[in-house]
Amino acid sequence: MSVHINAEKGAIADKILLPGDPLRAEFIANKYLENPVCYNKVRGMLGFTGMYKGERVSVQGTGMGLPSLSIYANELIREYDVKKLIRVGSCGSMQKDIHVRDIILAMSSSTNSSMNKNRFKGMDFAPTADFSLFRNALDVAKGSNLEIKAGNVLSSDSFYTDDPDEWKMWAAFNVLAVEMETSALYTLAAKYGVSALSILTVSDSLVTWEETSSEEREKTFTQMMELALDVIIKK
Ligand SMILES: O=P(O)(O)O[C@H]1O[C@H](CO)[C@@H](O)[C@H]1O
Ligand SMILES: O=c1cc[nH]c(=O)[nH]1
Repeated sequence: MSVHINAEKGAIADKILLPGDPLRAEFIANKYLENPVCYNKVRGMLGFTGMYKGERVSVQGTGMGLPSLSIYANELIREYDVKKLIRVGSCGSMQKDIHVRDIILAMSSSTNSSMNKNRFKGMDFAPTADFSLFRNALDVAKGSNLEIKAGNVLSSDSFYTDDPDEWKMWAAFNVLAVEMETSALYTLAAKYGVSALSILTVSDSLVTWEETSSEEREKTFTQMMELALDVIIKK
């Protein structure tokens, strides 16, 4: 048991999918896992373990933002020996050629968060995807004829910003999209020597203002979910 996850040791697989939304975790478990067992309900942050194509896989909600993701990633890695973590998140596109429902692999993450500024005493660390997971994602996507984008994403501390044009500064440097967790996930994976990748579906566009509903963000990003499941079990 850890402070935020009341699962027994061994109840969580060493491969895990991490949506921010705990109801997306429940949806993934019920739709894709055989015999899913709910191992966590603390704070409503649902976690499940089951079988996917013969492999034991877990899926755990992380909540929103770097601090919340960091709590779950720390406990999953340090207390439950999780080795492969794939975030399955939503994001807002910053580029006109990246559309709602496109899938993005986050190769790296920029951030406006102070977490790594504090950790690295004001110096810059470059949070980066695990190469094997990234390569496996490219292979699986190619095998399924799934078109994906890849590049730098912004992990923001704020969903609502005071300056409505702030994103344009990042967009001008070819940052593809904004979300709120990847920088922390990649940093903790590097620290603990485990593998992490963020796969994101574009839920809305900062360019066109097109957007999806909360229910669509919970239940309809199935291409991303299937890609992540096939990547996490790939040898
Ligand atoms: O859909 P999830 O995985 O929660 O990801 C995105 O959605 C939330 C904001 O609506 C933030 O957590 C952001 O990173
Ligand atoms: O953090 C996020 C997630 C989805 N869409 C956004 O605009 N921001």
